[in-house]
Amino acid sequence: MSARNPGTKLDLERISKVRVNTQAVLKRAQQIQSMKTPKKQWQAAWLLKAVTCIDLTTLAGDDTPSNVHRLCLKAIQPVRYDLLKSMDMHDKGVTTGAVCVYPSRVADAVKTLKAANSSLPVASVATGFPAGQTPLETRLQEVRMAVDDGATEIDIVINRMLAITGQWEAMYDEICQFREACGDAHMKTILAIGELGTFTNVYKASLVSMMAGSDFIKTSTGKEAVNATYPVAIVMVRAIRDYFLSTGHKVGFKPAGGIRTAKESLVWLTLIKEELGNDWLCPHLFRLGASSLLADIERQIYHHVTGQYAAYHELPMA
Ligand SMILES: O=C[C@H](O)COP(=O)(O)O
Repeated sequence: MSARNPGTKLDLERISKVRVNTQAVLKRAQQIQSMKTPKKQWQAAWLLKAVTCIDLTTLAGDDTPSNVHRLCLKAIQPVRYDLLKSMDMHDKGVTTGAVCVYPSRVADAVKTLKAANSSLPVASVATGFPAGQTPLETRLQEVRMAVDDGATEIDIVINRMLAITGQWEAMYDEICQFREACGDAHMKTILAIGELGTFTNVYKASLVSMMAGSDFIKTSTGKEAVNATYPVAIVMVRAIRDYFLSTGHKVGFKPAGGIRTAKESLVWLTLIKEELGNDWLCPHLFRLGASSLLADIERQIYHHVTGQYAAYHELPMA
């Protein structure tokens, strides 16, 4: 992870002046989607880059120690060894960016990774994920427990009620408290953009989250009706860029929810490169939150190496 974002004082005047031009955002998102993505070996290299940025996620009611165990092993060796060897990448330490689980499963993930001698970070969702509708003390306690169990990244959800009703000061105060509860763990703040109503609200929520010390801002929980979309990403990364220009602090970006295909991962990398530049194209500042993207990426890499498409059983996924 990159240097912590210390945050700033809440600048309500700046927040009140925010206006987002919807048509311009939609046009830019369309442009990004129609850009040519790399082909052949360059595409394979981009796909491996995408792999290193994945927060390999399982957030299901039926998660158990054994499926978390498998997820961790997949995160450590995300692409089949023989495929990496064909690309001369077998000794380059290709892993996903992190694994992401519910707080109750953090200890299971830490145990597996420790046994495998891996330093891969464990991220935990917290603060009443996905709705955030539990008392503040409960949400804070959840953060502390995940950290105590060994999570080094905490994905908090914002209180959407506060954002929708424009209570930015109260939202800032809550996020500052979450940041304190995280201690040394990096904090990713989930905006749940599908529930914020307008692009202007998304930009305001992004700015307030960064002012409160978020190390990353993240689009969605994956549980809302609308999750990671390119237009909303344009709004969020512009907020990241503006925050960087005014403070010098680089905040990371994590689109999450519904990202399933290798092709989409290439568009996401293009968006980051075009809007934030190469500095952000690394796991310290960019993550893809996804539960089933890796399978398709590995399939495309298999095709690149062998010229054939693999059956799904040939590429075991956690
Ligand atoms: O934070 C990650 C998301 O919950 C994953 O969503 P997904 O299952 O749609 O990939």
